[in-house]
Amino acid sequence: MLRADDLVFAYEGQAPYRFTLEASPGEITAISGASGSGKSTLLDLLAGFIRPRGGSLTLDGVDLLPLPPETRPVSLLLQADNLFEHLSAAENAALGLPRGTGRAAGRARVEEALAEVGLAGLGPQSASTLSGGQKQRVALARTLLRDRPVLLLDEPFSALDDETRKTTRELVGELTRRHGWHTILVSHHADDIAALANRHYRIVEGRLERV
Ligand SMILES: Nc1ncnc2c1ncn2[C@@H]1O[C@H](COP(=O)(O)OP(=O)(O)OP(=O)(O)O)[C@@H](O)[C@H]1O
Repeated sequence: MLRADDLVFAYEGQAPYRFTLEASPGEITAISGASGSGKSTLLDLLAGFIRPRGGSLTLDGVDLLPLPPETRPVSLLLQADNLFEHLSAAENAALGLPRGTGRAAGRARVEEALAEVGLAGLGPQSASTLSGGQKQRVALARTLLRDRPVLLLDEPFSALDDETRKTTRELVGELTRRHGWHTILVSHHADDIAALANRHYRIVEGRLERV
């Protein structure tokens, strides 16, 4: 279980946010809220890009707050621009491999991950030639290889057309269940939340309210 307990954060001169939430493994926890309500701020706190001035954040009882972003058990997927355009799909996915993975083993694991996200055989293709949906799938393959139990998604389907959006979100649901990820989905699309969320919080006046 991922637990944030009264995580307090304030930008200078602004009222503080106080975030309390629980996210279970294999489940999607949706976060909604008006523009400017603090959704990205919450993700930044969970990822470790900003530091709270109080409260706790634990995963299965382990304190995450001392960990810098690069060693937190957390992956982040944004709306777009998740890939290096000058690299191939396989090279982008391979960035998720643990350091020290041998070349042959790495290649096999990348192929496996690309197949799992429905992109078997697309490895050599340049990222710049992939569709928006394919790019998000490559980013998910990299997340698979990184194998971190918390996945933060910031409006990951917003740049996709309706059909691609449906299949991509189904994939996120499947991967979350299969790999036991604690997936936190920031979205202001009610249909994404209705289709995917096991739990839903809305940010109202700096606090998370269970919907
Ligand atoms: N670095 C910063 N310094 C000062 N204020 C900030 C900073 N970043 C964000 N804010 C302010 O904090 C509030 C919350 O911003 P945040 O980006 O978390 O909201 P959001 O819910 O993600 O918005 P949106 O849906 O528009 O992306 C806003 O009022 C924003 O202007």
